[in-house]
Amino acid sequence: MNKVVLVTGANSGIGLALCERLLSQDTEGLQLCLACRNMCRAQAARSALLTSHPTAQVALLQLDTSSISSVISAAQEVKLRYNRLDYLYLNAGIMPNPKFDVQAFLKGIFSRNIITMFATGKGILTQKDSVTSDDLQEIFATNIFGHFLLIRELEPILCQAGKTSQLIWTSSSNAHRSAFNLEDIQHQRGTQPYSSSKYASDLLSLALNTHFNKQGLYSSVICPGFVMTNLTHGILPCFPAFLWTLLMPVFWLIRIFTNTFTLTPYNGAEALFWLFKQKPQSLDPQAKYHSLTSGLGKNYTQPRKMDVDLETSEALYDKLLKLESEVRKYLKEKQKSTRASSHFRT
Ligand SMILES: NC(=O)C1=CN([C@@H]2O[C@H](COP(=O)(O)OP(=O)(O)OC[C@H]3O[C@@H](n4cnc5c(N)ncnc54)[C@H](OP(=O)(O)O)[C@@H]3O)[C@@H](O)[C@H]2O)C=CC1
Ligand SMILES: CC(C)CCC[C@@H](C)[C@H]1CC[C@H]2C3=C(CC[C@]12C)[C@@]1(C)CCC(=O)[C@@H](C)[C@@H]1CC3
Repeated sequence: MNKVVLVTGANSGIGLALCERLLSQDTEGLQLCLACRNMCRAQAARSALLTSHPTAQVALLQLDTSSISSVISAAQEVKLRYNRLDYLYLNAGIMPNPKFDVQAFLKGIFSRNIITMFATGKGILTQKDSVTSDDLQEIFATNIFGHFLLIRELEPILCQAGKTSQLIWTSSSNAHRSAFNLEDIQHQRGTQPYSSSKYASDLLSLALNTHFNKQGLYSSVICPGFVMTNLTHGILPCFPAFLWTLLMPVFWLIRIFTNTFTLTPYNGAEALFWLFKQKPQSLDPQAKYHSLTSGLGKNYTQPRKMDVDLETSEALYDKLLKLESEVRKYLKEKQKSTRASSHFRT
């Protein structure tokens, strides 16, 4: 039986690089499913993968993680198509309207925190969030809640007797406890919704291990390092892509001091790929697995303890369950009112 691997946000950047790496090591034994919101870009990604691996099994799935109805119908589709799911990569993510604090950056360059600043982006980035049509904060809905709902919907094929499955989150070293507030899990009030959402994924992964390990489901988080992708290009919108390319020699130099400058999607996908090859029982639920690249360009994966605790992870898990049940109620009412309005129209 071929293993089924589903990757969210697989049409570009780190997600697409992971798919390429998975197929390079095993073209025949995998059923790869690219879950993307934009089907045109998804088709282009599939064609690129099939060009280098013509015999691979690569399917597409329409999924917008920021939309509740999209997540629910995508999960139904997955359950119809496959009777197993071995790896679920929760990779889709956004950092919209980023604001780069030039003053803090310049101050950071001449401080003792320079390496931390380059490795985590701490203190130099804020974002302006918006609200989805389901009335959720967009970054929270896309990066966390849509994925949580997807896992809940896919439970029957993720937790099967006699086998293990893995959840693998693309988190970030930009995840900070200080950006997260249990009383405001959607980060409606702060200016660091991205950091908050990534810290929430670290907590949620821990809670998922507590609740699902007995049923053979294991969860891990990774940080890809600093990678040149659409997401990072958006940080300095006044900078065209070619200027980022021109800066590459500077970034290679910085890499000598911090191995977190992985820079290419291939390098950034290192920890995602490494986890694919591990026995899930051997992994540390409190560790974040970092993709790292040495000054000489050698890739490796290193676990580092996360700043998370069981009590907060449980509290977040309970809040997500509560939000899930509210959201399901809201969805039912929305469906009822749509049915009623179409009834009056006929
Ligand atoms: N680049 C970096 O330095 C770092 C990235 N990360 C994380 O890595 C992950 C991948 O990002 P990266 O490859 O860098 O950036 P990209 O923008 O290249 O990839 C993000 C992917 O997520 C998809 N996506 C965004 N919103 C949704 C949505 N609502 N529903 C479904 N798919 C969606 C995008 O699709 P579309 O093409 O339609 O926009 C795209 O395929 C993210 O979670 C990011 O936070 C973490 C640390 C560092
Ligand atoms: C133009 C200048 C010469 C260089 C500017 C550098 C900054 C734009 C980057 C330095 C460290 C980078 C970084 C991120 C974004 C871009 C920088 C701030 C992230 C915050 C991107 C998203 C993540 O999840 C983090 C892991 C990245 C950490 C480093």
